[in-house]
Amino acid sequence: MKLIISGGGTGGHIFPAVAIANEVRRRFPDAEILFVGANGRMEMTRIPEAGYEIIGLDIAGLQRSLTPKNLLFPIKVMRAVRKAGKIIEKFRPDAVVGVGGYASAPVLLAATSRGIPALIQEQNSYAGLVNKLLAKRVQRICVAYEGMEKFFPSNRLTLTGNPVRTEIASGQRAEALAFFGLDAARPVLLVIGGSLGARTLNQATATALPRLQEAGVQLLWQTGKLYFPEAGKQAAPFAAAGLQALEFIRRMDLAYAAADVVVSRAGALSVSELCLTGKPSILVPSPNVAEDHQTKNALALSTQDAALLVRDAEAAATLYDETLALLQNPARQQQLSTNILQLARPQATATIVDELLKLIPNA
Ligand SMILES: CC(=O)N[C@H]1[C@@H](OP(=O)(O)OP(=O)(O)OC[C@H]2O[C@@H](n3ccc(=O)[nH]c3=O)[C@H](O)[C@@H]2O)O[C@H](CO)[C@@H](O)[C@@H]1O
Repeated sequence: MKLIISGGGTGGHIFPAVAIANEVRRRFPDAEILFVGANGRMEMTRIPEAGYEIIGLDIAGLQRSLTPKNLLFPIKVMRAVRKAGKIIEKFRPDAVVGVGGYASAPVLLAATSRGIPALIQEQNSYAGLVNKLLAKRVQRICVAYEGMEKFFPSNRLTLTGNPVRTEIASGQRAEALAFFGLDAARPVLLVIGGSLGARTLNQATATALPRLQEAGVQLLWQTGKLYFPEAGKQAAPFAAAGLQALEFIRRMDLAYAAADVVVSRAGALSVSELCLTGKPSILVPSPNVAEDHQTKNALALSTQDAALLVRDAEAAATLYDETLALLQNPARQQQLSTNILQLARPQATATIVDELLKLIPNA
């Protein structure tokens, strides 16, 4: 069994791809799995860390402003499709999976034009550009939200939920506290700004450090690469009190296991992981994403009383009042935890791989 998985750009595309690969490998230990990503993007380091080989294409998105770089765009796409074609002819996959992001377009184009079956996994409640453009060429589109018929041909859709890495929900609290050097007697707050970090969350968190220290709260503050130099300095005086800034968390399983309460952006995978781990959560959707889809992700939970929602514009004023109130209210934490667990889709990865195998007659 030979599989190519393509796409990336952010963690929200990369980690579902890893979850699918892990499930294929669990079922077919001899499966050969090759990733194709975009040079310079996060997948080029995260995929090898997850134990898989990746080849990079020179491809980037169109710039939104008028720039000479855009003139080269069609040439770059054509080159990338040609390189993807060569990769496919050499590797000869039985099927191709696209998880969205720049690199998935040339790979899906090259694969489908050679008659190789293809599946798209769409993480969000709106369709990404690449997925929308290529939907008619692929056999199956696995989605995480209802109502995706408005973007995709309904006869090819399967509602599966998002694939989450299996280890995410299996972290043990004692190991987690030891791993991060935290004290079991005091509450732990986890702040995650999505795979790239979030300016609003970082600013609000930096301002709240003295309040958190005073309340005896310990903090795992994932800042993102861009913001870490500043955030690291801001957090340093609070290290002895158990408040720590982290650029990127490799052991998200342990970060979730350590946390009593989570403050997070509402990226699709973060939301799916919070559902699976049952964490009492406060979601602060990014306002800078297409179609405001993070707000839709967050509303799907907050309207069920499965998470609290704080708007980005209000975060500076209210986020840490809400967070400290929740940290001090175990009954409310329990209620949110019970409700969010109801929304988990633990079978998502298995269902996606079932769908994929239907495309490969002799698998
Ligand atoms: C700004 C932006 O474009 N965000 C999009 C991006 O989000 P983003 O890349 O932030 O993705 P998500 O919130 O969906 O998922 C983040 C993933 O990264 C992992 N993680 C995160 C931080 C860390 O330190 N370590 C770590 O491993 C999480 O466990 C999770 O698996 O893709 C999502 C899925 O298409 C979209 O819904 C988001 O709107």
